[in-house]
Amino acid sequence: MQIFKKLSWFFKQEKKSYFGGIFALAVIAVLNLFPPMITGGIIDQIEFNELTYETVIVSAVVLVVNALIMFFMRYLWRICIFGSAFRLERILRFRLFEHFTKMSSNFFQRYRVGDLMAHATNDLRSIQRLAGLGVLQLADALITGSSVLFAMIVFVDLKLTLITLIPMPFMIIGSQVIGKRLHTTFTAAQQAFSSMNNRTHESVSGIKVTKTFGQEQEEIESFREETNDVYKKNMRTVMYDAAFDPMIEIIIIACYVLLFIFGAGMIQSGDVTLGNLVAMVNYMNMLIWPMLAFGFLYNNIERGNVSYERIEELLSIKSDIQNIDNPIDKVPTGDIFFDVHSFAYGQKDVPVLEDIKFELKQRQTLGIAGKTGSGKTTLVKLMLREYDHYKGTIRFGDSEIYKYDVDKYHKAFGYVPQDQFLFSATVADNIRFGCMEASMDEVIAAAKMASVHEDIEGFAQGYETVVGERGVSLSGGQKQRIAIARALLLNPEVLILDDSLSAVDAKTEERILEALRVNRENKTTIIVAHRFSAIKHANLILVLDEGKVKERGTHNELIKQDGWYAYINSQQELYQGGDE
Ligand SMILES: Nc1ncnc2c1ncn2[C@@H]1O[C@H](COP(=O)(O)OP(=O)(O)OP(=O)(O)O)[C@@H](O)[C@H]1O
Repeated sequence: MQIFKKLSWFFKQEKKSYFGGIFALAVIAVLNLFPPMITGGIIDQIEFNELTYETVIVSAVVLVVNALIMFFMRYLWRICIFGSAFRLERILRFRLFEHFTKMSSNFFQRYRVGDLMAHATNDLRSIQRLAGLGVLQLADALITGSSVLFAMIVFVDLKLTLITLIPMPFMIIGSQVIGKRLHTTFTAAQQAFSSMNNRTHESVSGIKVTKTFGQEQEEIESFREETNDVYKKNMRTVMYDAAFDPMIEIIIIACYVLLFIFGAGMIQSGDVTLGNLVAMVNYMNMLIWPMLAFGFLYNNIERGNVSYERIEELLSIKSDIQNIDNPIDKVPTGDIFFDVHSFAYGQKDVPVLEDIKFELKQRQTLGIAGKTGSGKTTLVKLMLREYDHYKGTIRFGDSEIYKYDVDKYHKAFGYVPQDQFLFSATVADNIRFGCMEASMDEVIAAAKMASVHEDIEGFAQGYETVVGERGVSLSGGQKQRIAIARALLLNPEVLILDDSLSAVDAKTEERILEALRVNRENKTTIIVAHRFSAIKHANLILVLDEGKVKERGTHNELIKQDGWYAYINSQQELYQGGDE
């Protein structure tokens, strides 16, 4: 029952709706008592030859009116109680989504997409069932149960009622025992479902890789294992689930046995009439639903509890990147000073960046080169404030970066990551993603700067062509350039291209770089590149190696140093020369 306490904030919010629903249930419970009472009365009148025509008519009218009122009340409680439950699901789903959007990279590394999807579907459904069906079962079990009990005692006989209900305490004990087991098995089943969901997501997203590597059979096998695991854990839940109904049925049968044995004796001794016994049988029938509801309620409470705990755990996680008290509420601008002594992703991990120090004046371009895994993207991520736990100082303009309001800080950047993502939307909307109010002229200007305008004009519906998973397939170079156009449209203080020109040919790259030089004269640019032609004109080039600066200087200075940069550059020039 703890879960009802945890959800009390919602019940308070929806008290009118729940009161309306429970009121309707109470009216139904009371009206339900009349038919057995009336039929019991008619049977006694038949037995004693007292039945009149008028009594039959009046009884029939009362029964019909009774049924009509119950019809409207049943309609009312459904709208009220189930309506509230759906509203709870909507509120929690929205909270979850809002929470996800605030989380930092660490969070998404810890929780996989399939897992998060499982929370947003299965868990929310269990909570919704609790707030709808669960409340109905609780209210019904209590209202109908107690009103039927009241009728048994008042309209029939106290002694017979008490004897008939002797098996009841066993139902409470049984429900508790099964409920506890259900909690454990349902938790395991939900976790297995999360894991399988994740597997499905990864398998479908990576289906092209699977096919090209001929790994379909292996994928099918490992998916079979996941589904078997979910199946086994669900079956364990069903095992306990399924025990509820038979347990309650056995108890109901035990009640009937006691009713008939003792009822027959009491008729013979004249303590109750035959009509009383028939009414009692009817009331017992009416008790079946509240008793079952009680069992279902336990079941729903356990499932809702597990799911609510899982959702609460997610919602309680705080983003690693938090605003300080009274953050600087402006978009930073000016020079960048970067002085990181060390940074490691995890507390126990070895540092991936060490002693990186440089200054980048406003309007300058920084080039970052280095072998793969040398820390280039990590450096960019620190600048973007994806991680705050580095040792050292990073300043932007007149302040350290952690002092800025997170949202305002991010507005200073246009970032094109290595693995750009295009949404299932039109090309135009993909480009204006960071600035939805941008005009079509601005979108086209950005596309021209990114040298992708002509490609887009060649698509069947031009800028209105839908791209992404459900749209046309674009080449790697086209995707990169659309992503660059998206960042350029923002005209950001700092543009970061993280190996974003790798899939475009040398001439297109040159055109894009030239457009950047002309259009971003007053702004700062950071280019991470494996192909040095992209950073040749930078004011400063850092060459990273295993997280440290190995070489630094302008292109010409680095060539003169005759180190790794000069060697790779000569290889690249040789390759490009041979290419032409
Ligand atoms: N989220 C992460 N958690 C833990 N380690 C990470 C994470 N991201 C990167 N690393 C590690 O940090 C090191 C630097 O990675 P980084 O992506 O910065 O290299 P890079 O120079 O950009 O490589 P590439 O040129 O291949 O993109 C690598 O050893 C990598 O395995």
